[in-house]
Amino acid sequence: MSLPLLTSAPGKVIIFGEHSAVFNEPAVAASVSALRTYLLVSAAQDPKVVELDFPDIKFDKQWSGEALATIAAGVQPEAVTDSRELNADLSNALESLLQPLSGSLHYQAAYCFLYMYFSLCGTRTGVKFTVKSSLPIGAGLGSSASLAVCLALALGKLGGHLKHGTESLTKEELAFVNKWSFIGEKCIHGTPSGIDNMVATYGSAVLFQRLPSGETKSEQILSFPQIPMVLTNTRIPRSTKVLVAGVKDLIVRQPEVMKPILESMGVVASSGAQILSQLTDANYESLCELVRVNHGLLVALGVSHPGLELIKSVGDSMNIGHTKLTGAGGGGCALTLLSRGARPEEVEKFKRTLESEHNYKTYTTGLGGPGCGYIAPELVQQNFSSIEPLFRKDSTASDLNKVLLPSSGSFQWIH
Ligand SMILES: Nc1ncnc2c1ncn2[C@@H]1O[C@H](COP(=O)(O)OP(=O)(O)O)[C@@H](O)[C@H]1O
Ligand SMILES: C[C@@](O)(CCOP(=O)(O)O)CC(=O)O
Ligand SMILES: [Mg+2]
Repeated sequence: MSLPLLTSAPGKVIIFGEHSAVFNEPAVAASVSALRTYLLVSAAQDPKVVELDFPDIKFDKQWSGEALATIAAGVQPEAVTDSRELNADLSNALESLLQPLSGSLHYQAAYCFLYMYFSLCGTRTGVKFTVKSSLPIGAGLGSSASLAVCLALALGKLGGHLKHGTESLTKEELAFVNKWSFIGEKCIHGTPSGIDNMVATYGSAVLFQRLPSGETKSEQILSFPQIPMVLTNTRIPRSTKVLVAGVKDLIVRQPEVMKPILESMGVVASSGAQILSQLTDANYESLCELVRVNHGLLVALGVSHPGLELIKSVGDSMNIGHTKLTGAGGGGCALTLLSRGARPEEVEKFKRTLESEHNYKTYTTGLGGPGCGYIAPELVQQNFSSIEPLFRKDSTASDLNKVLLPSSGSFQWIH
């Protein structure tokens, strides 16, 4: 596969069922149209290294071909065959490269990359991976899954597992990306449900459920409505891995109490999906009610945060809509489903209050956009001098969107 390669995948908003999704309950999520991750794979200056340049998390790292070959020599070939579980041999072997990064965001990103790189591309060198995202990182909008999907698509092509031409991605190719990005998510946070990588792969909106067998069941919500909502990022940092582990511990301590809560969250999600597929003025209130209930159940799981409760409190006291945290919680983002009667000036006041008094950031983005995709390699090659600067640390989300956003940017994306 010749270089350069450019891939992209969207973030997501979980409308109902975060956390309970990990415990085999149904959940509903939609992709976010204007918040995406982009991966540029180009030739490294030094042909003997593999280089990562992840300016969003201030991470720039090179590994020599010898270091990679040493790892590969210690791993049985079956360690890198595809499976739904992480292979302990490969994970242990990678520890010598990862150990210096432990305790940082860099560790998770590097683990996700290295695991997939060894599995899909072996020890090929002379390649540089640069990632930029218009998504906030670690804020509940699925940046980890969109990174894993961008990598799975690019590495699948680089390693010869996916076609090299310019045709649309086939059903099998999308299934490959979904499967490997799930593995990438495992490296980042241990026990993902798979909903984030599924939405980042396929786009649109889904009702998703992981079954006890490990298989997944999903249904696209084809007529997903543009529900009026404000997404607010508290900018309070948190880690999905830590929050998911905390919920698991709580369930172990209080199984009898937590089981009905998780089941109730599942019922909220399936009822919510049903309403969303046939949303009318008459059932809008029920949707709002489910948003409120889902947030309350997430509070019971211990994953809210005073900073998230503040959004709910401002929204409730202005009577603007119904707020729930979205994603893993503990900080990060909340969604506010606007009441039918909310006037635009009141919505503006709500956003202004959160932004100017609390330094939060609000987003207006459509839901349900396209999933992963790539730009034809010749086009990337021809326009490399205008594309490459977008991947530098000083380029902004709006610079990225202007040129690269599917449908409104300068390039035709292949999905
Ligand atoms: N653009 C990016 N560049 C580098 N690493 C990223 C990027 N986006 C996500 N990551 C990785 O994903 C991790 C955040 O994932 P997570 O805690 O699941 O939060 P979320 O998925 O809600 O954004 C980061 O610590 C980092 O390792
Ligand atoms: C908490 C969870 O439901 C969603 C995590 O999403 P995020 O990483 O916070 O964007 C975990 C999962 O479903 O894998
Ligand atoms: Mg994540």
